[in-house]
Amino acid sequence: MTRNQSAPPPGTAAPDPDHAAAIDVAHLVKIYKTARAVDDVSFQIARGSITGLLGGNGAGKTTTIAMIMGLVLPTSGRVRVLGYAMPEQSEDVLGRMNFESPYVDMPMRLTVRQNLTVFGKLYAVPELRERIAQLAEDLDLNEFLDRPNGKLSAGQKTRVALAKALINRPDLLLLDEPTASLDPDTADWVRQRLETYRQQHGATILLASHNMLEVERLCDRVIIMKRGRIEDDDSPDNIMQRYNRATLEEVFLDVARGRVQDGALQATPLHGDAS
Ligand SMILES: Nc1ncnc2c1ncn2[C@@H]1O[C@H](COP(=O)(O)OP(=O)(O)OP(=O)(O)O)[C@@H](O)[C@H]1O
Repeated sequence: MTRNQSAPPPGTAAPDPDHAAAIDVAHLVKIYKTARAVDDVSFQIARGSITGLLGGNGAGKTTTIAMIMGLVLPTSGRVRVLGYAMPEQSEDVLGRMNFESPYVDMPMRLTVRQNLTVFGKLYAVPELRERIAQLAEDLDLNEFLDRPNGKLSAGQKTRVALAKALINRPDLLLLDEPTASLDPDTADWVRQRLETYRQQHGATILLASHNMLEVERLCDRVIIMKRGRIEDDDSPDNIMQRYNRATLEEVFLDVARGRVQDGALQATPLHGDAS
């Protein structure tokens, strides 16, 4: 541990940043008043992997991601990111993470360049001007770099949000529906950029998504949540095989409609059945 790092909380092992899992979540619970948004969730995410967090509306995906980021305090359980306890040691690790969601707007009156400059300074990015120029080139932002964020199309805003998420070259990228409301071409373009970033930087990506084709294409592993709990956790291929389905979309419908009974995974018709 270097001099500037914060001490681990009592009862927590010293961080092992070189060997720890990118994310290590154990018995995580979040109760809002009486609702159990996340209910005893445990998983580890290996470095360099892309994992999809799936589940219907209200399954607990965003709450789980918010706890991993240290933005929401767990009711119980623990979170470690790159070996550091969250949120106690967040100052040691926040600079190595970043987040993107189309539902979180950046300041509308600032231009794209100004926004990226503000976020770059927050992350103390070295040679920030050059970093912004590089991202503008990579993500095709030059045409609107000096336009206010509020005057961009949804697809352009998404590209800017991706630039913001990559500004600090994060080792861990948390994405909440990164391609929601994008046209298929722009969504595909965003996915390609994410894959390239993972390959070039060895980064770890955890993404919540409702787009099953996206998850099949991008993810090495899928964690399916339902009512705050983990319903399944495996590679997309293994999950499809186990549910006897040809696509993750069909698996998703099986899970959502409760077709999995006592481990007996029988393929049932998806259309026109009342099960
Ligand atoms: N701030 C909050 N206060 C009270 N309840 C909340 C809060 N945030 C989320 N919830 C509840 O917690 C549960 C899980 O919500 P969460 O947003 O984590 O689900 P999700 O899987 O991300 O859903 P979606 O796919 O709709 O975004 C839901 O029942 C939701 O109503």
